[in-house]
Amino acid sequence: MYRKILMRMRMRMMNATRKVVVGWAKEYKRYLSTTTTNQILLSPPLVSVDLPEIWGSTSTLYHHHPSQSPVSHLDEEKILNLVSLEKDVDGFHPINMGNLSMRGREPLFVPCTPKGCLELLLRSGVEIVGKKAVVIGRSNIVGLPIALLLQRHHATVTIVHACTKNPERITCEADIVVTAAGVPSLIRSSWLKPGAVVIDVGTCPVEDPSAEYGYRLVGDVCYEEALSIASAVTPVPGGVGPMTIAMLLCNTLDSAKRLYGFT
Ligand SMILES: NC(=O)C1=CN([C@@H]2O[C@H](COP(=O)(O)OP(=O)(O)OC[C@H]3O[C@@H](n4cnc5c(N)ncnc54)[C@H](OP(=O)(O)O)[C@@H]3O)[C@@H](O)[C@H]2O)C=CC1
Ligand SMILES: Nc1nc(=O)c2c([nH]1)NC[C@@H]1CN(c3ccc(C(=O)N[C@@H](CCC(=O)O)C(=O)O)cc3)C=[N+]21
Repeated sequence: MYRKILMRMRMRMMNATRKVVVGWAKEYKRYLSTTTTNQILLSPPLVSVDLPEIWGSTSTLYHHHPSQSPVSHLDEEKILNLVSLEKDVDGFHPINMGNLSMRGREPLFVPCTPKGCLELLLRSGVEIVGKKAVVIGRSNIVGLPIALLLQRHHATVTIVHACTKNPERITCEADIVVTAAGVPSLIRSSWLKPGAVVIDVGTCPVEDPSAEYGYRLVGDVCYEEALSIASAVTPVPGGVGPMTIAMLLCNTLDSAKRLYGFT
């Protein structure tokens, strides 16, 4: 019986993870190349389209509607509004974001990278309640939802962004630092309080002729420096990135379970 249910789930998940790729951002190819979903679920087909209108004709087929951000040449707001709320596995739909930000409301999906960061903190036994958290970056897909999530877990949250005066002084008071600025080596040891927990979301390609593809990925944090002062630091690569992919799978599974009544 259990095997039968698993088989049915798997068949449905194969449909569920078909992706409509709108545009071809360089980063997305990278994201897809690291998406284990495809390997686990027998390489579901990809459809590359340039017009959001396609959504109308395919929306009943797909149970997973990620729209790679940024959608450089298209109207991102229009696209996000077209994503069905129940299939918004990225959690970027304004209603899901709105529910994430409101007290007493529950979003259907929490954005994958922020959810992965929180999972890292919770599973590592990091106390969040009453702690000072600083989030560096305020983008819709990373900084803002991470700040909202940390606040939901009762941290006292400060958001630092490109216009913040003296960000170092603010960050060095934090028990938890989550950085998503996309600026290599922004966070030096002087930015950190001794014992702080540091989650590095930044993923920046820097030229490196000795690397296989001519570049390597680095985070926002000077890793070696941070290690000498922080109590925990996530590496790049091998930290938040793989957690994002795991959370995408998790949201997709939740979406399919909810749609087919497997609760
Ligand atoms: N590992 C993963 O799963 C993921 C990694 N990423 C990586 O995270 C990073 C951020 O991504 P994303 O949020 O999409 O990027 P955005 O460019 O949309 O946002 C960057 C944010 O950082 C702020 N910022 C930029 N420079 C500074 C600075 N010097 N000091 C303080 N704040 C600064 C910006 O401020 P302002 O708003 O004022 O401009 C902005 O809010 C990138 O490296 C990206 O590749 C992103 C998604 C997932
Ligand atoms: N709608 C939408 N959803 C996203 O989740 C989304 C997006 N748009 N736009 C771009 C960013 C970027 N992003 C990454 C996910 C995984 C890795 C990842 O797994 N990185 C590996 C590195 C892999 C390698 O070496 O190439 C690591 O950090 O270990 C990186 C980046 C998701 N994003």
